[in-house]
Amino acid sequence: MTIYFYKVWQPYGCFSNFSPHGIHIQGTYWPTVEHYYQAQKFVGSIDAVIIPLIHAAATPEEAAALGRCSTRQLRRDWDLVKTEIMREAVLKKFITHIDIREVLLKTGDEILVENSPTDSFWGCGANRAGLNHLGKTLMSVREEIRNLLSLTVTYE
Ligand SMILES: Nc1c(N[C@@H]2O[C@H](COP(=O)(O)O)[C@@H](O)[C@H]2O)[nH]c(=O)[nH]c1=O
Repeated sequence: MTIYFYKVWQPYGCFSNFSPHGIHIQGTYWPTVEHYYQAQKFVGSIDAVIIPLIHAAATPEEAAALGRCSTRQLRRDWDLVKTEIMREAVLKKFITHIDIREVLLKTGDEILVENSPTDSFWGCGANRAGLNHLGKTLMSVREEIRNLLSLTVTYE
């Protein structure tokens, strides 16, 4: 059965990038995956001054609003790198936090879908036919963690 998730307070809310699970990446702590993802949009761009503001945002909603500001210039390679950046952050999140890693692993081989009515790239969009890249990322991370855990057991 397909598992739909979206808002943090709904079922499987820990799969949302807005969930309060911090990550350390390259020596910096980010309060949520969303903070990290939004900040990466500006690495190397003339608007990189916004990165510390996104980092310090009080909520992921605020971080997203800063990152979505249409008058700022995104890094030129953003469309090429964004899915890999997201994957790195989501993998880090589920490696760091054991409780939600268990929730992810317990979904087995179910299809995971970000049920965003407004986003047909990361989510499935209003018609549920969108690309669902966040769901695909989570399924790929689930597989990678499963493989990592089976290696650990084998060599223990
Ligand atoms: N969960 C969730 C959202 N979805 C998230 O928004 C991000 C995409 O942002 P952008 O690339 O700037 O359009 C990505 O992390 C996606 O999972 N958006 C929201 O406004 N509220 C929410 O609760």
